Amino acid sequence: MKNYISLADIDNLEDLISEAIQLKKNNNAATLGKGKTLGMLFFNPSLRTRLSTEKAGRLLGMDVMVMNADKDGWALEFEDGAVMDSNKAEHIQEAAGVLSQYCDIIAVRAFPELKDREKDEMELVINSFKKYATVPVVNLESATGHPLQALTDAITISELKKSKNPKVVLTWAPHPKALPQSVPNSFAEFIQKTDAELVIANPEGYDLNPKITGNIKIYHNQEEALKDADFVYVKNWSSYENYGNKPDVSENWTFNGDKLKMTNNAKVMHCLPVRRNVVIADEVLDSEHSVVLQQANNRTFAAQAVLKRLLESL
Ligand SMILES: NCCC[C@H](NC(=O)CCC(=O)O)C(=O)O
Ligand SMILES: NC(=O)OP(=O)(O)O
Repeated sequence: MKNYISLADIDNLEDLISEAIQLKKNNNAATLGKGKTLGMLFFNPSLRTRLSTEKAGRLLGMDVMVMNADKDGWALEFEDGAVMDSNKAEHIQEAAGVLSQYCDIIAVRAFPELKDREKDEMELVINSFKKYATVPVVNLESATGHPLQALTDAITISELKKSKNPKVVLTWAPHPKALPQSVPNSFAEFIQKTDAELVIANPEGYDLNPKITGNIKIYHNQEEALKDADFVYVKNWSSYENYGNKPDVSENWTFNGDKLKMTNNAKVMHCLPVRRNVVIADEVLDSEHSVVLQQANNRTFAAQAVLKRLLESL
């Protein structure tokens, strides 16, 4: 594996899932990462991604450096040929070149601005790191994807499924803020690659990028979609069509106990952080149906499997 920026960087998803499950069962102190440094740059907040990826690096014997790049670093210019006479002090060309000398793997989190769809879809931050770094680059959630989360979610479904082809429902839920489409995008991409039967439920106006959802059945009626669900993945996202906005929704899409009753005794998933009683009701999060903590735990092993593959191909 040369980079971990999107699903396209994975040769065989099933093998990577198995590797992560194996690492979870038998986590012997590894020497593969000894003398190697992982550098992580965060342009946005994080709890799980930051700590689970750091833990994964350490479990592989790596040294880990973390920087809140938005607060502590120089403001970066990403445009080639820019005349840098305003507030941006450093060009990505130097920044990535310097970091490549300090680090053997560079990992970056950079959310979308949700203002200009074309600009977000260019993935300027992560792609500029890829362009100018001379070491592998890992996506810790970018403008359009969160592939470490999606790998984790595929691992969790693989651990918990009771049949070969479980029904998985990705459902939209309300949120006070306009959030990225990164998590549902990657979830849809990854789960489509597995044996699960994936459907999506979201209000009108909230359909995800059709290039990503492809042939997945999209319901605008949540109750209809939830029928026979073995897994329900709850997540808010802002509109793709009316880009970055939050068109009004009249029905109640909060995932609560009544909605849970419509499923096949489903396991309930969320990437976290979750707004209790807005996205998912307490009665669901506090029930045995919720697997959100198991998901968060699996972040470590997903990251470890990915870092291991990258170290192996250095
Ligand atoms: N990394 C997991 C989710 C990150 C982000 N959520 C958030 O920003 C929630 C913030 C809040 O609830 O205020 C998202 O949806 O992509
Ligand atoms: N799920 C997830 O990526 O969490 P953080 O935003 O806390 O890293």
